[in-house]
Amino acid sequence: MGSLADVLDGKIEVPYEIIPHFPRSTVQGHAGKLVFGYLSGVPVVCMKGRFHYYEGYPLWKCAMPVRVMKLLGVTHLVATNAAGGLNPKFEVGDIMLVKDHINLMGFAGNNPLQGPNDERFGPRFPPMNEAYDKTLIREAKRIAKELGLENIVHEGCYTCLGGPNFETVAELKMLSMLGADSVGMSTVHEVITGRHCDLTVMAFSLITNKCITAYDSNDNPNHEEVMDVGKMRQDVLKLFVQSIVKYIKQTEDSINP
Ligand SMILES: O=P(O)(O)O[C@@H]1C[C@H](O)[C@@H](CO)O1
Ligand SMILES: Nc1nc2[nH]cnc2c(=O)[nH]1
Repeated sequence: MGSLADVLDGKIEVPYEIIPHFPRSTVQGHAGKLVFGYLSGVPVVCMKGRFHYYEGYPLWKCAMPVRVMKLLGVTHLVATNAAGGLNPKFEVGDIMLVKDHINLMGFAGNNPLQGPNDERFGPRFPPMNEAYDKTLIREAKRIAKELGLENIVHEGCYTCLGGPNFETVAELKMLSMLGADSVGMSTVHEVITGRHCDLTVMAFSLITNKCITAYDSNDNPNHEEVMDVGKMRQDVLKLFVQSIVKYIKQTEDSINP
């Protein structure tokens, strides 16, 4: 067992504390390390623990590791998250490939690209209508089928709220009307930052709980359940990401032999 970062070959772990100006992880279950190594022979860097707005960091700082990755030579970003399943067809433990997002915090003018634009990373006004790479979504669906995961892998729209509280029933009803299929507290600002600096991006949600949209429910979402489902699905997620990374490497090699 162990997370994806734990099974890299030739692993080098760098605690966030020793990286100058890097934020610190404050969330239970987020170790706070950048882990370098090889996944099926492909050089990768994994974040063991990410930064959230609710920890008190501004969005640009939450997403700063993406720029660090860009400067390290990373070309593809695979962002994963734990999320509540708003689409009633989703079950706990399912995977949702993100085909689009709703940047709710952006509606209120809060964006990781706010402030002076650093043209060395990307343009002032980046498009976001093709944020999630269509080829990677298509291939991820093919891979899911090959791995026998087609019944648990879906496609949908993710939305990020600031957190840390889970949503009210009325909020969830509203998000559902807006077209969101999963709800979380991360990823959107990382994806915006990644697309701004021209990374190829894919993302998926692990559905860790069903969103509660009925007032007569006695269930409560909680972080322990989120972490438990994450652990339960660890091996499947590892296999899935490993296969996607292998596919990316094969296509890159065929373009630049
Ligand atoms: O870091 P992610 O977005 O995967 O984690 C979600 C959002 C909160 O950090 C946590 C709530 O349990 O899960
Ligand atoms: N906002 C939000 N984040 C989550 N992370 C895991 N589950 C949930 C959820 O239901 N809502």
